[in-house]
Amino acid sequence: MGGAETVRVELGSRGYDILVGDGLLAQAGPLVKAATGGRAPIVVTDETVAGLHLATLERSLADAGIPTGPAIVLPAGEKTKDFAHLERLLDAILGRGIERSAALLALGGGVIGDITGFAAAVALRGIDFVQVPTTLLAQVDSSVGGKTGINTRQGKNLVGAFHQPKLVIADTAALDTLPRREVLAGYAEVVKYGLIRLPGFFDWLEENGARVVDGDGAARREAVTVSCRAKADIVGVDERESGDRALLNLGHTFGHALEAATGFGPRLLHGEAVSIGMVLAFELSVRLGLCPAADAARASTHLAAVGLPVRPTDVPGVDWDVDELVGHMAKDKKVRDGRITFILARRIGDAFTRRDVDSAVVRELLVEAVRG
Ligand SMILES: NC(=O)c1ccc[n+]([C@@H]2O[C@H](COP(=O)([O-])OP(=O)(O)OC[C@H]3O[C@@H](n4cnc5c(N)ncnc54)[C@H](O)[C@@H]3O)[C@@H](O)[C@H]2O)c1
Ligand SMILES: O=C(O)C(=O)C[C@@H](O)[C@H](O)[C@H](O)COP(=O)(O)O
Ligand SMILES: [Zn+2]
Repeated sequence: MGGAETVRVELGSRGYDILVGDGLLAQAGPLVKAATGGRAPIVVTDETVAGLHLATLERSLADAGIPTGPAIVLPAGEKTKDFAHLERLLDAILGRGIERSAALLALGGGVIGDITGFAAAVALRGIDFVQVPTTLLAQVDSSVGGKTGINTRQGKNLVGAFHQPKLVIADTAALDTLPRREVLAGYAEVVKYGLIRLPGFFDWLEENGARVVDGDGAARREAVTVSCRAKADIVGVDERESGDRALLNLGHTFGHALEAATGFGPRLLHGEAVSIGMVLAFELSVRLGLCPAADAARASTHLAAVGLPVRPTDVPGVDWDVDELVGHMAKDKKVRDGRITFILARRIGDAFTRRDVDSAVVRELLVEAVRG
């Protein structure tokens, strides 16, 4: 592809390419056709993205000789990632009389990617799907790696499956229409790669982060490509999170609890929760004597400088309940023998997992954090 970067996720027969570049939506047709073995996919999107980018994609698919039927359009936002919408989605897919050779195409952010990927994992016990992410968060993180699923009353992403896409097409120009708050939420996951294992990338973000969030084309492409490479490297060696993949969860044990406590609503976006969660994870590392306070301060300062929330008290109108947060954290998928696995840091760019964290220290940290 002229002008596009290709990042390979090396997973043997389940391996796939991630294409990153401006204008790829209009060139998606032949790429999707090759990935689906010549079949027209069923496109799943949300109401906002349908109005902005669906026509471009559909035109490209039709020009490639794979005209699609009507897209399945779900409501926008995190609340769509639930059982009710999954049922509605599966009903719509199965209602088209599909065979096992069918493929889905997720056009949208992480919500559409996660629920569509899960529908693909379970429809007829597994059909193919392609990811066409349109948020920064989805381009740098959720479209890659095959974690699919939904939220439940019990918590975040508690029902799901590992199911890898056949192809990821990240059109960075599609981010031009993304509201700034959503850009920032995605940027938190970009910073995550620097914090867990790429200190040089974190340095670069301190210099260039403002360009990334302001939509500078070259900076944005670089941030998406480096992030995808980092995630592809980790997923390629630990697809099912038995080891290093857990590092991608930096900030998520706290973050998912904050999201659950706010009802998965628009008050706190996933990326915003991750930003606060990463700062709490660094502060926990400092309290445990594992990380210099200066590194925690540097991480927090950068996230706050671009405009992300870094404390629970930065979220307006929430009366945080520490018992409730601790209860949500106890349901984290990384709990083993009743102990939460925390992702901590020795310094910026050097994260590790730890299971023997004293719960009293965690509680004390949260009590102080929600007080402000
Ligand atoms: N599977 C994974 O590995 C993984 C990784 C990270 C996050 N996630 C999940 O991803 C979800 C968050 O994804 P998200 O932040 O993309 O949220 P999202 O899918 O809700 O999208 C955010 C908002 O942006 C709108 N939007 C999408 N593309 C747009 C565009 N180009 N222009 C204008 N508006 C656009 C959407 O309609 C929505 O309102 C969470 O559920 C999170 O748990 C999953
Ligand atoms: O891909 C991964 O692995 C991640 O942890 C990426 C996270 O950014 C993402 O939010 C993921 O969905 C969290 O996974 P979970 O297993 O904690 O639900
Ligand atoms: Zn995340």
